[in-house]
Amino acid sequence: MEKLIQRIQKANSLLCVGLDPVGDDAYVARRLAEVVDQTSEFAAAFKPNLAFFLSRENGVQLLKETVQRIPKDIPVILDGKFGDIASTAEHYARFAYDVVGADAVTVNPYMGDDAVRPFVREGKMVFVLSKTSNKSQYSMQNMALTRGGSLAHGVATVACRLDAEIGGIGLVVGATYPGALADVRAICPEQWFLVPGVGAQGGDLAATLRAGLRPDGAGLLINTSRALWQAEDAAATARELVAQINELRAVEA
Ligand SMILES: O=c1ccn([C@@H]2O[C@H](COP(=O)(O)O)[C@@H](O)[C@H]2O)c(=O)[nH]1
Repeated sequence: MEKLIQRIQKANSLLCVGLDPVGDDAYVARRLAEVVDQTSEFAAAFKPNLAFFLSRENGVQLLKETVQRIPKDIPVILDGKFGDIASTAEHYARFAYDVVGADAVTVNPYMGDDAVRPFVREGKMVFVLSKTSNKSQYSMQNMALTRGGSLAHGVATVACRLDAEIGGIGLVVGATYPGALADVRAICPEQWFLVPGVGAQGGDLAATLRAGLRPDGAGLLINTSRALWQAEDAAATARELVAQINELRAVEA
């Protein structure tokens, strides 16, 4: 969390650069290096998505090399959406932190808090999926709880309770449902949200910031992946996004 806050202040950015590499091996190696080098100046964090690396023959090695290329003061969130019983989750945590060198992970909390706790370590952060950006999340995450609210709300309640107990817990909340983002912010007023869905998924940046920014103008990491991977000029696209975000932050403050 400290590393994240320092980086956000230094870069004056809430942009999380997503790394979802596609293409043949030679292209991917070259493009990953380009995107990392060109966007580092603007990045509050990087988010490599594990699936895009594991689908390649040399995926783990490529992921490690990519993480090593990222400047050390920029947090790396490994988007693995891990979720298993504690004894297994412990191995995922070792992979993410000790093998890959990530600073944070995403975790699917469906199996309960023992799926989350093994990822909590000094200096590391865990982003728990609460309200995801995809359309069909509705069928699960909008389920009504007997005590009131939806499953997504229940997860948010548990996540911020866990954060109060052990620290280092943030939430994943998509940019595609700003109303739902506002609801989760009402439940978790202080926590950090990792927010995917701006760019290729069409999330509305202004509505997202309005719904999710904390009064201090922070608390959100706005992720975009394909929009940067496919950009002709990744640096210009990242610079422009940061400028837009900061303009809206100034309005909301
Ligand atoms: O709710 C979620 C959780 C994770 N993701 C991931 O974020 C990126 C989004 O990529 P774009 O190209 O910017 O759409 C990708 O890695 C997803 O797996 C998400 O989209 N929604």
